[in-house]
Amino acid sequence: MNNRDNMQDHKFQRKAIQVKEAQARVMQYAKVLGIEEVPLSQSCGRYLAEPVNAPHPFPAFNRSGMDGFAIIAADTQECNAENPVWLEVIDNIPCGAVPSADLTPGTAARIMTGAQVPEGADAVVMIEITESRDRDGKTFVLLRKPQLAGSNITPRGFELKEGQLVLPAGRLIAAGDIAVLAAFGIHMVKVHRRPKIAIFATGSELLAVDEPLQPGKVRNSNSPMLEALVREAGGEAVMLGAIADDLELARSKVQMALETHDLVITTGGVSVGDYDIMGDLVREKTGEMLFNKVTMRPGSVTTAAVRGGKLLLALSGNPGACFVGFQLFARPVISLMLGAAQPLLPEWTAFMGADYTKVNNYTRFVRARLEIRDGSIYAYPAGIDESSVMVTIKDSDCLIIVPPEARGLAAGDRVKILKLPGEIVG
Ligand SMILES: Nc1nc2c(c(=O)[nH]1)N[C@H]1C(S)=C(S)[C@@H](COP(=O)(O)OP(=O)(O)OC[C@H]3O[C@@H](n4cnc5c(N)ncnc54)[C@H](O)[C@@H]3O)O[C@H]1N2
Ligand code: MOO
Ligand SMILES: [Mg+2]
Repeated sequence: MNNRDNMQDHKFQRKAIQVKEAQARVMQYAKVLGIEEVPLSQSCGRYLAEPVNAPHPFPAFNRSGMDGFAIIAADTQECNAENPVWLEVIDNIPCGAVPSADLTPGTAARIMTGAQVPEGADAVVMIEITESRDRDGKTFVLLRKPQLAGSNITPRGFELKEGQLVLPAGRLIAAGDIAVLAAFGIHMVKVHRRPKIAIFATGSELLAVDEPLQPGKVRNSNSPMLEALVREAGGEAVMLGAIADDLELARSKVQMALETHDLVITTGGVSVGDYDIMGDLVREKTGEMLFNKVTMRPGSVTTAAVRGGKLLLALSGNPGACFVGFQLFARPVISLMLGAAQPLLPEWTAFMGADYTKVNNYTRFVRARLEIRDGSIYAYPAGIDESSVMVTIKDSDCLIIVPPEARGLAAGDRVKILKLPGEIVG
């Protein structure tokens, strides 16, 4: 047996590992990145690096919920339509002002929505159900209905008590979180640095997106897709183009990319073909290969290696396999680097919307579309979910997990799905 045959044998003998095990192996090398402070306006979509505890109660004072009069409810208990209670108006409190006097029985304060309720008051009555009278140089407010204590007042600390945990570390900052941060005066937000992720494709058949189509060639659709996926996951994509199927070239490109980035993602050349150079590259003894076969479809040839403590994720060139490989392995790695509390895609239970007859000895991650009907979630497999198919990626908002033992699935069967980020495509 000559040397080339030896190498070939080695190439074909791959030890397939389970998806969960493969995920655990890559996630072990996903270290959370350092903390940076960003202005509040830039923090949406980032992951909070430190928990936020309420620095003061919210609201910070007893707040009026209506434009009207702050009163003492007990003063109104005897009044009725014929016998109104007369309360002397001793203060006028616009929003943003501080009351100048405490209420005592028989008094009231004119107050606007959002203003601080004076001490002594325990209710606010809407302006519309009051009457005003001036007498002896004093102003009175008349009420003809008993009022309940507590009405139209939001007590101090109603929403949050001082010191209460509001936002845990690892939370993806969204609009509601921004409101909380703003309310507490947190104008610079501590988040984890975004990972810089190098992306390049291998394949002598690849054309750049702006090139005219040529015989036997295809446009490189995986790189732009990966760029979008990296951004969606919160990483900073660094596009390193495409290289021909040349081992030397790939070696130096990977080396360079690993030196200056937090993670390197490649697509193509991981199977057993003559030009599958990424597969050859990770078998070289310059680093540790984490796996080069996973018991899943698509993406069974997804490969991962570590060099100098950094991860190289070599995804399949087949577009469907590249997409699924990213979702299962690259996304959790990026999420962990960002300090996300939940790095894995959420797993839901759904009903099959249609039959799925294909069976496999590997777990299948079937691209599918979700529909919510009568409070139940239905997953409809995409027309063609083969590894090589590109066009159904856009029609998918989840991946149905079809276990290897499933002898086909029927409409109505309960299945586990992985919810993909973003809206339901409908
Ligand atoms: N003899 C065997 N052949 C194959 C096996 C096997 O076990 N034995 N596995 C098959 C499976 S499964 C898959 S998946 C593919 C994996 O292929 P590679 O990851 O090595 O990818 P390539 O060979 O580079 O390309 C495959 C396919 O995808 C197209 N491609 C590649 N890169 C891009 C890109 N950036 N944008 C768009 N399209 C791309 C490429 O033109 C090919 O058509 O191997 C099977 N073969
Ligand atoms: O490895 Mo392929 O993507 O399983 O079909
Ligand atoms: Mg190949």
